Amino acid sequence: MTGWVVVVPVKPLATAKSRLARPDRAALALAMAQDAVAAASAVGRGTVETVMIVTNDGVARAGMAALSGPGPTGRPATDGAPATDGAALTGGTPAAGGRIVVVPDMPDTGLNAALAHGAALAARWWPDAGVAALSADIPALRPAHLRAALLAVPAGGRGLVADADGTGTVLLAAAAGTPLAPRFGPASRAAHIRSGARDLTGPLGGSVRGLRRDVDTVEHLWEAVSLGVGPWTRQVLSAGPRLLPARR
Ligand SMILES: Nc1nc2c(ncn2[C@@H]2O[C@H](COP(=O)(O)OP(=O)(O)OP(=O)(O)O)[C@@H](O)[C@H]2O)c(=O)[nH]1
Ligand SMILES: C=C(OP(=O)(O)O)C(=O)O
Repeated sequence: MTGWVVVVPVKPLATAKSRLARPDRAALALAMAQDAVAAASAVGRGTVETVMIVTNDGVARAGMAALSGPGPTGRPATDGAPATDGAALTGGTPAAGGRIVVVPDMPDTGLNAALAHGAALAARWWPDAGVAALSADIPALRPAHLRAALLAVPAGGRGLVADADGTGTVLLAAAAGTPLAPRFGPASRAAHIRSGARDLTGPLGGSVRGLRRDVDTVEHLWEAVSLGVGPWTRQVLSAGPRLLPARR
């Protein structure tokens, strides 16, 4: 397999998005992850071959399997997206033809360890593919954004896209055979640049705003809504209408 394996880490929902001051933050964390994964899986084979979710959360695992069915409102989960297989794995080898796979966060020691674990599995199972780490909290991601970013990664090297605030990282991608070497956390954009990754943010310009808008706070959430979030996030927001930003 060539193309990319996109690794999406999902923190246990009960403790996720602690800076998001809403009572439905766990539901939103899952819905945003579902929209991000649906968009990534819709990039198309040849570019994104597999989306691998790394999580120990059973509800998140079930939520990812739901992406292979109708969307939250009974419509297809992504506009014009190819069908997903929603294969859930417990270890061993990937299900044949699985486009979305879920693996346990075996190290269970934080984000970078979860990503390194996912990257190691991807390198073992699909040695000819590049590996890209993608944040789950980007509900306005469009397939075209991810496709453009992955196509910009230097051959034989690593590339990153910064978050909208400019200090963090939403995408770190390593060509086949190149270690991912994730350094997510505070000031991760600078840390990834220092470790040799090419900063793709400027060259991609304003064409990937949905990719860059990660959601940590309510303000970020409204920015994502103004860019256009996916159907799973829209549904959670519409279930709590009084929580919507009525006057903005
Ligand atoms: N599997 C796994 N994913 C993680 C872990 N920590 C963070 N993530 C994921 O990493 C991405 C970026 O994480 P953060 O923005 O720090 O998310 P968060 O920890 O839920 O948010 P805060 O509580 O506000 O720090 C999201 O996709 C998270 O779900 C972890 O320990 N394990
Ligand atoms: C972990 C990161 O995200 P956040 O700042 O949203 O926690 C990061 O950007 O490296």
